[in-house]
Amino acid sequence: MPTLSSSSDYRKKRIAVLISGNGSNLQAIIDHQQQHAELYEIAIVISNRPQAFGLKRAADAHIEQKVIDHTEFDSREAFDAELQKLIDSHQIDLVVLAGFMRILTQDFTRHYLGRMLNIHPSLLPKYTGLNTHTRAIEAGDKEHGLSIHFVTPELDGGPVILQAKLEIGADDSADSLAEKVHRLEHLAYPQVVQWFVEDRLSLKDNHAWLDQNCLQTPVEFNADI
Ligand SMILES: Nc1nc2c(c(=O)[nH]1)N[C@@H](CN(C=O)c1ccc(C(=O)N[C@@H](CCC(=O)O)C(=O)O)cc1)CN2
Ligand SMILES: NCC(=O)N[C@@H]1O[C@H](COP(=O)([O-])[O-])[C@@H](O)[C@H]1O
Repeated sequence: MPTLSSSSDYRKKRIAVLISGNGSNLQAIIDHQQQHAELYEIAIVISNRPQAFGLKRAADAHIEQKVIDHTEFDSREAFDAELQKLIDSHQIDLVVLAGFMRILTQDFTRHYLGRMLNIHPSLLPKYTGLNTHTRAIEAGDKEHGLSIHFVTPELDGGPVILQAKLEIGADDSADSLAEKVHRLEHLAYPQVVQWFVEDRLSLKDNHAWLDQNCLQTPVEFNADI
């Protein structure tokens, strides 16, 4: 429980969860929040895809949900600007990317630097990007897993907070491996969210890292959306 200097100082943390698909990580966080309602609330769930099943998960949990469809915007910057406007209208303390499948612009990631998390299905820095399970199997790796990290302009390059590992079985397929990783994700992500809302997690010690990696080395993105 966070320490209180006075009862008026404490405000329950508010998080936004961004999704693009099934939302099983969102569900794990919903289930965790319902057991820790004194710590935080999920103020909004946002999807860039209208058909994301995670939207139903949010509705069933009586959480506000909204679609901002990236295909309706002329540029990545315009999409991100709309996303930021919606998030900032909800007094959000933490942005949680949970299977959110859009590369975010430099301005957007800098705006939320130190208060935006992502979960990635590999042992970073191995296999940034997509199709990580297939790549690990094809490389003949014996172990795989997940990484939870702060989001920075560099895709999947932010400071890693937690990693969880598992063995790749000889008969594992990309689907069976994804299932194993999902089970670990659903344990790990709520724990990291709890550390953040309890003020036990910050980028404060990484100023040098931030100066070197974020504020001086702009990362160019493919402007096509
Ligand atoms: N600037 C950053 N943006 C995002 C980060 C990040 O660390 N920095 N994390 C990703 C999450 N992610 C992997 O964990 C990821 C998501 C999406 C893509 C990608 O190639 N997206 C394509 C579209 C793919 C699709 O729509 O199916 C794209 O945006 O053009 C790579 C990695 C979230 N964003
Ligand atoms: N590059 C981002 C990425 O691949 N994220 C991965 O998408 C899945 C979303 O599942 P979910 O929608 O069931 O939470 C998760 O396995 C997550 O690690």
